Amino acid sequence: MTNLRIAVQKSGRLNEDSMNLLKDIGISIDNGIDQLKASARNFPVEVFYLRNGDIPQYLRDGVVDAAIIGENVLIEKGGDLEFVERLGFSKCKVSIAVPKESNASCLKDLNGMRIATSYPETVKKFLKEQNITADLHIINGSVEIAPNIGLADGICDIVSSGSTLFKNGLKEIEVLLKSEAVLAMSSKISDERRAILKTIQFRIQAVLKGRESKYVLLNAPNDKLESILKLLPGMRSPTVLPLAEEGWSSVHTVITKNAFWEIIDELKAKGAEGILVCPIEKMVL
Ligand SMILES: Nc1ncnc2c1ncn2[C@@H]1O[C@H](COP(=O)(O)OP(=O)(O)OP(=O)(O)O)[C@@H](O)[C@H]1O
Ligand SMILES: O=P(O)(O)OC[C@H]1O[C@H](OP(=O)(O)OP(=O)(O)O)[C@H](O)[C@@H]1O
Ligand SMILES: [Mg+2]
Repeated sequence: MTNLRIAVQKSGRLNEDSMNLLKDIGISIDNGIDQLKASARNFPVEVFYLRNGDIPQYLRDGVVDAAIIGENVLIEKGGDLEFVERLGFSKCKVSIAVPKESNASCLKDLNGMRIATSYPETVKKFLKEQNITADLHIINGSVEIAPNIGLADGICDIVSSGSTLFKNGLKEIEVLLKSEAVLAMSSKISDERRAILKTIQFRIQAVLKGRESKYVLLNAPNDKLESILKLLPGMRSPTVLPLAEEGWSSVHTVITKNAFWEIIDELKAKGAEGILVCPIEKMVL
């Protein structure tokens, strides 16, 4: 039987969320992380545990058919590769930063500077587009320390909370790109494996929709029902059921996580009571 060969990061920031996503879409992996390759018990999939940075080449060579990878790495090392789905985790930016006390505060100030980075292709492309000439120092880790040890005048690296920049006395002056984990696909994938990937993609979409939504139940006095319903979107429209107590209804609906907090005060003010907000595991529209 044909299996889809999917790469995930062996260890690091993407590993846990990637494995959880596979679990949430109903794929049970037989073996642990100690092995570099594992099969699923209940789905035609083989998981390859690889370095994030090596995955673009494996995709290009068609050694793996698909991968969960940081979009930033795909841009840096796989400009020619496609991704089929954003996955909503490992969100970060790739930014240029300089020491806090540096006079540089905008792009043109980077002219002639030494910039340390692990993302040379991304930086080169960006600087070329901006017509800026700088001297790149390629290093593989601890990039933020480079200005402090006199290796560079600025850096280009991943920024998430900004605490690494802060701890190293750096300020962000330009965001080159925003990134998150993505599901990428090899252009050499066979039709048969593409069909398996489509099933995975469908399941992922259902899980991601569920993660960003909440199931809301509330009780409403019938005379306030109309104004309460106006506040509530639903997959089609909210469900309204009579309560055992005369004059009251139970309203059920699905809304996005953030939208709930925006309308909660208004719901209460309009007379909604007993409001329950529940997680949704999967959602198929
Ligand atoms: N601080 C962060 N916050 C959010 N996402 C991040 C952060 N740092 C890295 N990432 C994302 O996670 C990916 C993996 O980062 P990680 O540091 O685990 O691996 P790596 O050292 O870049 O890769 P490799 O697997 O090749 O060793 C990055 O490419 C980026 O997309
Ligand atoms: O803005 P922050 O929330 O501080 O995150 C940014 C830091 O996170 C990553 O490093 P990581 O911890 O993955 O270490 P690494 O350099 O060993 O990959 C990245 O390379 C930055 O240094
Ligand atoms: Mg890292």
